[in-house]
Amino acid sequence: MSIIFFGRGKPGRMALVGAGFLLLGTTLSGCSRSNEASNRAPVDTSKIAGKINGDFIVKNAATSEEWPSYGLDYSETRFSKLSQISTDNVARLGLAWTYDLGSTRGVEATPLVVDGIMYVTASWSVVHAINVRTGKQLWTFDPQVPRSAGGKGCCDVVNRGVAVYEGKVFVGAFDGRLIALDAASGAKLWEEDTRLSPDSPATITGAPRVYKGKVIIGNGGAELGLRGYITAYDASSGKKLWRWFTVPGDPSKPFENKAMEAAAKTWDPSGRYWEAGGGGTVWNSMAFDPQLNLMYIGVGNGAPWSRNRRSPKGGDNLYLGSIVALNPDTGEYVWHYQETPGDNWDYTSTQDMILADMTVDGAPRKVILHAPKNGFFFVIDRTNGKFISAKNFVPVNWASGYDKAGRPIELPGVRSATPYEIIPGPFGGHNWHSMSFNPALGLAFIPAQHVPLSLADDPKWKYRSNIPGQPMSGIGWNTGSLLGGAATKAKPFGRLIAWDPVRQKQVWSQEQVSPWNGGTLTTAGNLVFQGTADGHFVAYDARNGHKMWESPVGSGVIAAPITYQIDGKQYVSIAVGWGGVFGESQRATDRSSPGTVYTFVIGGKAPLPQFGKYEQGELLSGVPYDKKDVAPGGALYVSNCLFCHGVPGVDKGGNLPNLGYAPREAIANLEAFVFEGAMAEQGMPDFKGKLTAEDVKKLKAFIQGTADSVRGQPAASAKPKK
Ligand SMILES: O=C(O)c1cc(C(=O)O)c2c(n1)C(=O)C(=O)c1cc(C(=O)O)[nH]c1-2
Ligand SMILES: [Ca+2]
Repeated sequence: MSIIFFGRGKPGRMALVGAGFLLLGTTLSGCSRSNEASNRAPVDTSKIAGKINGDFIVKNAATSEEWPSYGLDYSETRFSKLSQISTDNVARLGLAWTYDLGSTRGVEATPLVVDGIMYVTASWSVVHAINVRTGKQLWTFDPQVPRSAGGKGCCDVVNRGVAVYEGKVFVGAFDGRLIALDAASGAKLWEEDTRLSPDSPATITGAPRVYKGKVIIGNGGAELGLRGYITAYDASSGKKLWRWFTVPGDPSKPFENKAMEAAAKTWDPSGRYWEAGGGGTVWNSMAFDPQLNLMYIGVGNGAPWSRNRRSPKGGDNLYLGSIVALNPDTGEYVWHYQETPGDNWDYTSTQDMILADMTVDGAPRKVILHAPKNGFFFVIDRTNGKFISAKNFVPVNWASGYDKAGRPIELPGVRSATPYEIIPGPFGGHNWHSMSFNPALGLAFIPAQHVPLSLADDPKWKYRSNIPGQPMSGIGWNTGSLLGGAATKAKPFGRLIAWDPVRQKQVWSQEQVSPWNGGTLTTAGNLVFQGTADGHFVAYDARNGHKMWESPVGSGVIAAPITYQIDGKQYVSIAVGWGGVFGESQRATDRSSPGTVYTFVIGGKAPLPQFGKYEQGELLSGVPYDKKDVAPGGALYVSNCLFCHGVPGVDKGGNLPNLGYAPREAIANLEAFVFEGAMAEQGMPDFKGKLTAEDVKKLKAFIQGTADSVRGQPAASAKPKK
């Protein structure tokens, strides 16, 4: 895989928004399949999900019969007590049914299953309710997210799933709306805009949680200049109950609360951090301890990424890169622990948190287990936020470890204007792909990875400066960092790691074909389930990592599997659909199918659906260009196209096409895509008023020129030398 290219621009990590595959030559066969009316099945809907409340979620944790909330239980363990499927019989696992989600972008949802109905989301926040006994559709709800919202997300038009509570289903739409649906019919009950203003860069990709009758949701958008916050709404009426900002706003205005006043002391106002939002979005993780009456949130990275730009005199920049405990009744701050002081590398702490009770140094402790992007595994006391231990679970080069007080010992040179290889890179040693924790074995299962990338602080950055060469600045990104200016030495990897949090030690690991593998599920049957980037769904022996079973699926997998029991039978389901920030421009399998839910059962005999095949076009040729336009075209490409489309002719294309393999007519007529474009309905931004016809001419030159230089060399050396 190639993430980096050199020479002509300042390239970088692959991400973002929409564009079209069909017109651009990479055909995705089979994507027009959809759920027909005949697919629907009658169900007694009178009592669906009415019983789901806090007591039920706590009680269900003792049996794991249903899967009523995102991480299975309030502790988000993803440890199922079901053991009918075990290491003894998992080899006989077979397909029960598949269900076509009718989507072509990333599918990140953890499905919920209650009362025999599965609630799962596809890309563009579309909700599907499926009768689990038959695999047939009960209803769907499409929030009709305007496709122009695609350009506001950093990382594909994804959704990680719904919450269910007292007969309602809650979904966060990508455009920032929080929507309540009737669980039986899918009818909309209420809708609230979680954004502070219509021009806000806030999106929603995460799954809401419901604690004590409150639907709680954060937003994505730090890359585009958001000030992070989290909001609670009344589950029955949608009334806003509280909102907690994660970073301080303009210090000339009154602070919202004491926590903001304290945080402001750790920011340097000479950087006018509030103008670029400051960041700290709560775009993924939450957990809840009903006994302590504390909820925990994982807080994201800085906006801009570069601390030198955001807070020039330094400072920890609270509460970036932190776990924060809040009172769920009021949204009041209780404590915080900062994992990455003064974040500089997109090191979010938004990775899933798991609450566990364990004996550490002979004493029982109530802890949070956490493996954030920064590559260290944390054990934190969840009663008071005190640091217990941290140890790196992947190679890291930004800190040598943590001192006794829980502060990282930062290494020199990791905040400089000279490009340096940062490990982990901004994709993280672990991203949002859910970790699970098996308390019976005392092991956490981490979908770990490395995606090589170099960073450099960008002294020329200003808020919303759209400058060629500044990554994605053409559509509003504000990293303050330049990417890819130095050769990277570390190899990319994907690795499933079994980690002992008490000893802070790896117990076993499995190497995978590529980074960007799915979340994990572990069970009392001594199993770990995980989907892989190369399109397999796999079961391992949780004790030693031996592969026990696998099935091919229609594309790479990024979401996490679930398990549940109905009519006395245990099922395992997984929502499959390649994408997310890495999967927009990269791939590890040629299989490419629409989003599909797969459900497995012992002795299942259903045939696998026909898989689609991603057809790579020919390397682009014959688009006329002027050589002198290639270099300026490269800088424009970096600031407008790179994170979605990857490096032309070098990357392979993910759920969005690589332009170096597009048909000649498409690139020759690039204007038709860039301005009020042919792919607008797929979510591609409109560059009218942002790029000129002359700019597009340069982009064509860069795309064709790069394809030509790739053709001149064997594939492996397509990465230019320094
Ligand atoms: O800072 C943010 O607001 C924010 C939001 C999101 C998101 O909402 O998906 C991601 C990230 N950051 C991010 O850094 C990241 O690596 C990432 C990966 C993904 C994904 O869905 O594949 N989302 C996000
Ligand atoms: Ca981010």
